[in-house]
Amino acid sequence: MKIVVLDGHTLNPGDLSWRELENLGEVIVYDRTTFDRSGINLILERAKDAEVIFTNKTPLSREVLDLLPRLKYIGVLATGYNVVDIEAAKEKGIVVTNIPAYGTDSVGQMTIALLLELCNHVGAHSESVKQGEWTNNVDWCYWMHPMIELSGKTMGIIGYGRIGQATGRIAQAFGMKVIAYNRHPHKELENETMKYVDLDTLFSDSEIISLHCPLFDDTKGMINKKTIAQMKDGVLIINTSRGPLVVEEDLAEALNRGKVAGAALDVVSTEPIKADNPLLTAKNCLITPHIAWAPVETRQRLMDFAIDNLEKFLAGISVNVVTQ
Ligand SMILES: NC(=O)c1ccc[n+]([C@@H]2O[C@H](COP(=O)([O-])OP(=O)(O)OC[C@H]3O[C@@H](n4cnc5c(N)ncnc54)[C@H](O)[C@@H]3O)[C@@H](O)[C@H]2O)c1
Repeated sequence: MKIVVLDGHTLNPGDLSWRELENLGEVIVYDRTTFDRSGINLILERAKDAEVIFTNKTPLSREVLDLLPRLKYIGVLATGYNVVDIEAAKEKGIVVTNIPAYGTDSVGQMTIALLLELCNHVGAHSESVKQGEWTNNVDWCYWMHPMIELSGKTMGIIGYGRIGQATGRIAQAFGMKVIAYNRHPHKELENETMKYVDLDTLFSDSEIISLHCPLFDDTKGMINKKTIAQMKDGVLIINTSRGPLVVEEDLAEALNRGKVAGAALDVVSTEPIKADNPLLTAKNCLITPHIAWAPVETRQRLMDFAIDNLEKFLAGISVNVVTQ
């Protein structure tokens, strides 16, 4: 059986192992060039005769699937599977699987890391010390950039699913009160320091707002001029979910006039970020390159789940199948 990994590079740039995948067949692993070029001819040349394909970002359109008659299984190396034409795969009897949850704790951890950086400025203070300043650097002294104590603060979490809850658990351990908005509240999760509220209350009562809901038509642009006006002065905003949840011009404007005291974003509307994105020059805005999911353990887990999914498929067991 020929198994082709079209673009495993993002998960495994070379530091990890595909473990027992080679026990399942002849394995060919390509790097990111299949995705970077994504020409149909290149995909077909690389996937020729494959019965199994793994893809992370390389698109598998109807046109491509039409030309791969031996293909039986596509393992998407991600949660979202819009890279595959699912209807075309269904018609051809090709089974497609995804990986629903692999980095819940990692993204929760990154959310808190971003929050701590906004509150304690560890990186900037360390840099200042290395440049010969102890506490006299006017740019990075603790009275010009006050540190913020989190204990006792209220964190509003929008989208209280897997990652929202993981973040909420850490926040409560830090002594914060959590208020959450979820489309369908699970009241059994409430306790003394975690309560569901409506969205207006979340906006008006939170000192920190963290976004963890998916990007849908009704969540796109939910952080905008109007909702920012509802928030407390000096609110902190964190987004590790999806960039388009935020109207970036409105957030940049609110940061520059101090209404929002700080923002930390692992995701932006267009990735990689465009040079004219107003958040690049906005005051007190941290931006990381969509890496919340990328700790070593998380990437290895993702690869292991991908292999598990294939093993189950070969054993006739349907797990994480999105073509049913
Ligand atoms: N930065 C990263 O590396 C990274 C990695 C993984 C996931 N993510 C993002 O994190 C998001 C959350 O992932 P998850 O695993 O927690 O998903 P999840 O499905 O477990 O949780 C999402 C929650 O949002 C709720 N929701 C849906 N629509 C809503 C709405 N309109 N308003 C409020 N809540 C709504 C759902 O009911 C659900 O409880 C994903 O959508 C993804 O965009 C980012």
